[in-house]
Amino acid sequence: MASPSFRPAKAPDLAQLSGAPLMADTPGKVFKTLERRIATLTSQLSPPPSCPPLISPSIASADDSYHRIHGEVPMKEASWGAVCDETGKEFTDIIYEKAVGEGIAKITINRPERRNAFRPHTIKELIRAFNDARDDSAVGVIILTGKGTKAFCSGGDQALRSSDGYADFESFGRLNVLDLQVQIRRLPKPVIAMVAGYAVGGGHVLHMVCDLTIAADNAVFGQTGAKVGSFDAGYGSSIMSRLVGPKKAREMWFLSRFYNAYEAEKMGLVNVVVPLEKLEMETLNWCREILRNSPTAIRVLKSALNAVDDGHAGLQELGGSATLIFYGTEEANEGKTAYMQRRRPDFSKFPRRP
Ligand SMILES: CC(C)(COP(=O)(O)OP(=O)(O)OC[C@H]1O[C@@H](n2cnc3c(N)ncnc32)[C@H](O)[C@@H]1OP(=O)(O)O)[C@@H](O)C(=O)NCCC(=O)NCCSC(=O)c1cc(O)c2ccccc2c1O
Repeated sequence: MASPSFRPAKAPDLAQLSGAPLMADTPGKVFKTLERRIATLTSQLSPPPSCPPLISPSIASADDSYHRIHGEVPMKEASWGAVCDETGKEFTDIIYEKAVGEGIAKITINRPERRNAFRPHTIKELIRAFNDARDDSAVGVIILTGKGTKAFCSGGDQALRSSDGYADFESFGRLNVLDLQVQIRRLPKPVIAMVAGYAVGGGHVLHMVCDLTIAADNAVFGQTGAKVGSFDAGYGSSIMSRLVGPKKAREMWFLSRFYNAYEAEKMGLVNVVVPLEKLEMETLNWCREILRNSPTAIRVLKSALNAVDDGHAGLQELGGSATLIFYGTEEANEGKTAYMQRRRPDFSKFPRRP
């Protein structure tokens, strides 16, 4: 038997490439035909995989008046100060910090030995920290992350799953992560998921309900429900379908596959992918850019972007922002003052705008 030998694949000849016999044509015509067909073929090839983006896209330094005025945000580490709970006790399942001198709060799920799986107590602490960040008028943006580089969050702690939810220190189960999801959705400040490692199961839903997601290049995303006998038929399904489209959402839930950071970016699940070592710096950069902008514009935009999907609750959130702004006007004040002075209000001087 002849020994197998390596034979390079035969390159297609020009006639095959152009799809027509070339001999009869003039060289100029052949060249033009080839040029056109190569251009068509090239345009059909998928683009090369995108490199991990540098911190801040290059357009951020464009030489125009917009960029001269607004400039770039300073690239520096944050100095974090730990925050205790409202009774002065240390949190056990989370770390809650605020950046000194900046309007950034960072909430970290701190159960790395369980890939940051949450138990009811973890969720109770998260809810308290998010409430504090909401109420603190110095805070303009909140980062949600997981301790370490292996996981953002691996969902509910399966060791604590019982027939009526997750139970830790109580004799009954809870699904209180659903309350946290609603809280993040309605919180009138941007919440950014900073994801390294696994964001799976209920952890994946948590990053999806955040306003933005910055992913490290080691991030892994997916739903596990169909494999572990669980499902999130609320935001976990509806928000996902909005983010990635109904077909991909079905794929994610029915097959329960995992996706790497670049696949997730392509699907619209994350805003940007950065090298792991630049994850916090990039996230801080996004926070600082947001903090330079109008807090009221951002508040109204967040509720407006959610309103159409959130039905009455969404309209209520958006309407609440409108009332909040209206209370600051002379027109609204005239109504209140007239009531307090027991007189009929005079709204005649206020314009009825077109
Ligand atoms: C996340 C993993 C893919 C990581 O795999 P890896 O090999 O890196 O690590 P290990 O598997 O060895 O994990 C290390 C250590 O952590 C423990 N652990 C990890 N995740 C969990 C978890 N979710 N619960 C409990 N323990 C966890 C693991 O047992 C190891 O411990 P050792 O003692 O053995 O060292 C992989 O860990 C993995 O697949 N994890 C499970 C992911 C998962 O299925 N999550 C639950 C989905 S269901 C859910 O989250 C959920 C929660 C809710 O509250 C809901 C509410 C309402 C509706 C739906 C809900 C819902 O679906």
